[in-house]
Amino acid sequence: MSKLATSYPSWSKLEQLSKQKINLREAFAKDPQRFQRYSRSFKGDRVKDISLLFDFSKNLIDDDVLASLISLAKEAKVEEHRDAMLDGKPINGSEDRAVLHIALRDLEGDFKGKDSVAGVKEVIPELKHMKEFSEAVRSGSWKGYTGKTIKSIVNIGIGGSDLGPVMATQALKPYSKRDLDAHFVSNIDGTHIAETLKVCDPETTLFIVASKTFTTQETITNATAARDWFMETAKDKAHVEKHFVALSTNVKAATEFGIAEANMFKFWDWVGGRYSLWSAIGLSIALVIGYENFEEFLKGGNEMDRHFKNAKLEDNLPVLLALIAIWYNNFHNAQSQAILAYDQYMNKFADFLEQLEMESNGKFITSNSERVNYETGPIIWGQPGTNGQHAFYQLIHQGTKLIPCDFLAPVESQNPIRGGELHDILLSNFFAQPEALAFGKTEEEVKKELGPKDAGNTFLVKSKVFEGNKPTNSIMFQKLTPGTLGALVALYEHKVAVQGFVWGINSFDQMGVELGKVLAKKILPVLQQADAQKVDSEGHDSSTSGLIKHYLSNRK
Ligand SMILES: O=P(O)(O)OC[C@H]1O[C@](O)(CO)[C@@H](O)[C@@H]1O
Repeated sequence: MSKLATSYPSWSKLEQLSKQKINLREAFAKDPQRFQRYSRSFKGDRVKDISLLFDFSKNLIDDDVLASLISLAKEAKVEEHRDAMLDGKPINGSEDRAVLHIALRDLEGDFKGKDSVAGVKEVIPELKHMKEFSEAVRSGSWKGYTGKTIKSIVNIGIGGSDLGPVMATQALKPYSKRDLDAHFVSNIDGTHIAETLKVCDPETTLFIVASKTFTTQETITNATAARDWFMETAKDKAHVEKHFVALSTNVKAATEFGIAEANMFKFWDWVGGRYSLWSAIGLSIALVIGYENFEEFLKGGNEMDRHFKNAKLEDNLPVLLALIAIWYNNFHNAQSQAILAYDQYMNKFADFLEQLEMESNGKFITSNSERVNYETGPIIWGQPGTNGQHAFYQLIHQGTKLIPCDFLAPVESQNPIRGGELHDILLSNFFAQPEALAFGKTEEEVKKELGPKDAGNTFLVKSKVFEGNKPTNSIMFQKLTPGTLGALVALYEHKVAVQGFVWGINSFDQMGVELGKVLAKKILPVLQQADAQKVDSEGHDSSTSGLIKHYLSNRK
């Protein structure tokens, strides 16, 4: 049973330690080995192109802090929770489910404990189905109803059934089939599907209806709109099977929608939505980058799984990433964390991590049904570098909030424009920003830089001071290959799990999304009946009633 994290002895120790200010300038000056001491490298042993360097030396930590964070993980039984997860124990207690996204990428059978869980044995046959289908579409042997090759795919899904595929297809664009256009429709705002259909041809478009539950209102409504649009041209219902496939755990609902069983790609209830890009939900990824590359992505995730399982806590990347974030979240009042990827292909990485981290760890109830008396998941946000530098870095450097940042960058660019000059410029920024954040600029340095003419201008001098001591992690990877992306995604997935274990919460349900959905379902009939009189009898507060009435009386 999980305990309140505040009950662990190391929690109190960390509270004490947080009162001693660690100064990064002094810490680096005192210890020439600080980088060596606080960085780790990680190499794939099967996927050879994976090579990560994780530098956490620019954090407000010392050996005492690190040792106490590791003790906290031990007291919270992180290793036991991890093993229970990898063994397929039903650690998602509120839904009584196992949490086994690792099974989707365990192609060589490294994790035996999970094998008795229902569905696990179907993973490989389902991958075979994805392989055959994606190869048929990519090779052109899969034809639309008029005998034409598929030129566009449209993934219709939302949340985890959208964000993972969007992020991964963007990230792995260099591996993509450029003559196959990939579109993603998620929002129930009709604009999203309308603008997508404008650039599609019903004869050459394949719709992928991606929904774990197959009950999600946005997805089913958008899929129905897509089918109506298709039928306007195709006329005959029999043609649907050449143009619509389903990715779901709910075979019954997908059948009711009109999708033939042969066109269904299944997964299981132990795959959480935000962890589902490794499952059939990844079909759009396989279609875009090819099945072999998709498999490399899975293997990359598995490399990180084995590291997570086997590396000791002090060297365990997901554990370190999680504990460092806990240090700021719980002992330095940091409310948010920025994800800053210096790789344009990772421009959706922060969006993806938003759901991964916030839907997983935005909880106030422990697995023991107690209300937490500490902060849980931070707000995750970010933009790719260098764009963010010209937008919000001002606040990170000189604002009043502490925002720990993860900087990520590849050693090798996929596009070495001007002989690599642009990449060098990009990376010079990737190195410079954490340096500036850590070491800042003192008043004396500012005065010296300004020279005697302006050094007396107090406002100017003070405006130019950077207090520094802002913590960052830097993660360098060799190149954004499918394997590397797999390892990075799994790194963050396990980071989230470790944090949940320490905070004693269930990172694998998402009850907090339900209430809004239920209320919207109650309001919708009122909008459809356009009965402004009825609004008052619905029991809404005056604000909600007022807004609904305003809509009803002003819409055209
Ligand atoms: O795949 P589904 O069942 O359509 O769900 C989509 C998303 O909706 C949620 O259940 C809640 O928003 C997410 O967890 C999930 O990724």
